[in-house]
Amino acid sequence: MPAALRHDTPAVTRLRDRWRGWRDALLASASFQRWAAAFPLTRPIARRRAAELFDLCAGFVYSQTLAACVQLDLFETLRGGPCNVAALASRAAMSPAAMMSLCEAASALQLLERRGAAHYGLGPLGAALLGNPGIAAMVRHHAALYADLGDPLALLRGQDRARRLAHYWPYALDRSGATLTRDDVAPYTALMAASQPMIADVVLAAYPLSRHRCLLDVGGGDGSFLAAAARAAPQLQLKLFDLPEVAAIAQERLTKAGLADRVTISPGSFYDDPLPTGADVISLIRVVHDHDDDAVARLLAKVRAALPDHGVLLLGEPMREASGGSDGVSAYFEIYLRAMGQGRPRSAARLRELLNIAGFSQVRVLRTRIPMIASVIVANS
Ligand SMILES: CC(C)=CCC/C(C)=C/CC/C(C)=C/C=C/C(C)=C/C=C/C=C(C)/C=C/C=C(C)/C=C/C=C(C)/C=C/CC(C)(C)O
Ligand SMILES: C[S@@+](CC[C@H](N)C(=O)[O-])C[C@H]1O[C@@H](n2cnc3c(N)ncnc32)[C@H](O)[C@@H]1O
Repeated sequence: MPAALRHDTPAVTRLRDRWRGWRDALLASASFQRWAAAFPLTRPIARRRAAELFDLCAGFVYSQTLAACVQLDLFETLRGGPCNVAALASRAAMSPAAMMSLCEAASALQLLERRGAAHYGLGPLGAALLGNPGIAAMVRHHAALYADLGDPLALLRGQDRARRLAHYWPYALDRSGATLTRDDVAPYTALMAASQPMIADVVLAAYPLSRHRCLLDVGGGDGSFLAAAARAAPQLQLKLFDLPEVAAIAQERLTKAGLADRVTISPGSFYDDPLPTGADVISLIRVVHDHDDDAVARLLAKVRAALPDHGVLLLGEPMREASGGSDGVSAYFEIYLRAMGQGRPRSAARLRELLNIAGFSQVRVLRTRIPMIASVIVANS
C-alpha cells in the first residue's frame, strides 16, 4: 500500500522517522561515502547511487541530445542502414566534428551505435523509437515545456509570464473551449493522434471491447482511439464528445477512415454540457489527469448519469505508483501538469476513491502491458 494511504500508529511513525533520520545522516556523510565506495560489499551500491544521481544532474543534456537527433530526423535517416559522419554533417548544416560529438553522445545513450570508423547506425533505443512515432512527436513538443522550465522557480511560484505549455493546451486557459479556433487545437490534437497508437494498444489489450454495443469516447480528440477500437471490435457503434473545433477534426478524420456510418460526433464542453447518452461503455483516455479534483468529480458524475444501469466506465492514463521501482513517470507528469496549469497525476487508489464518491461500483484496476504508457481502471455505473 502506498505510504500516503497507510495509517500507522504513532509509535511506528516515530520509529520510522528515527530510522530515516539515521539513514539520511549516514548517506550525507562524506566519510561514510568514501568508506562505502572502498568496501567491496557496498561498492556496487555506492556506484549505483552515484550513477543515479549523475543521471539526475545530466538528464537535461540527455534530453537535448535526443531532441537534436529527432529535430535532424537522424533515426529516420539511419533506418535504411549506417551512414558516415561527413554525409550526416553536411545534411545537418554542421561541422563533421560537431556531428561526431552528437553521434558519440547519442551512442553513449544507446540511441545510435558506432559502426566502424566514422560510421553510425541505429542503437537499440533509437530503433525502438522508430517503432513508436508518438515518441518523436512528444520529444518535439517538449520545446514548450523546457522553455517554461528554464526558470523552474518562476514556474512553481506562478511568476512565469510566457506559459508556453499552457498555450499549447489552451483548454487549460479557456475551460469551455468556446473561444478556441482550429489553429489553437490542431497542434495538440495532432500530438495526441501521433501518440494514440501506443495508448490504444495497451488499453484495448487490457480491456477488449468485444462484449459492448456502443462506445462513447469523451475527450476523444481526432478519433484515433475510436478508430483503433472499431478495428478491434467490428460490432461496436461509436460516439465521440470533444470541444467543437476538435470534434470538427474528428468528423473529418473518421469520415476519411470510412467510419462515418458507425460514428456520431457531439461537440461540447463537459464543464458546461451534458454528455450524450446511448453508449454502454464510456472511455476517458488521457482526460482525467488534465483536470483538478472538483472538475473530475463533476465529470465522473456526468459520465455515470450518461450510462445505463450496469454500463461501464473505461479510464486509461498514466498513473502514479504504477510503473514499479523508479517512478520517473510520476515526477514527469507532476511537473508537466503544473506547467500546463491544471490537473494532477493520480494513483489508482486515488482514482478509485473519486469513482466511489461518484457512485461507481466494482472498480477494478487492470494490469497493462506497459504501465508507464497507461494503466486502466474499469468501473460499473
Ligand atoms: C533483437 C534482439 C537481439 C533482442 C530483442 C530483445 C527485446 C525483446 C527487446 C525489446 C524491444 C522492445 C519491444 C522495445 C519496446 C520499446 C517500447 C515500447 C518503448 C516505448 C517507449 C515509450 C516512451 C518513451 C513514451 C514516452 C511518452 C511520453 C514522453 C509521454 C508524454 C505524454 C504527454 C506529454 C501527454 C500529454 C497529455 C496531457 C496534457 C497530460 O493530457
Ligand atoms: C490530452 S487530450 C487526450 C485526447 C485523446 N483522448 C487521446 O488520448 O489521444 C484531452 C482531450 O480532452 C479534450 N477536452 C479538454 N477539455 C474538454 C472539455 N471541457 N470538454 C470536452 N473535451 C475536452 C481536449 O480537447 C482533448 O482532445
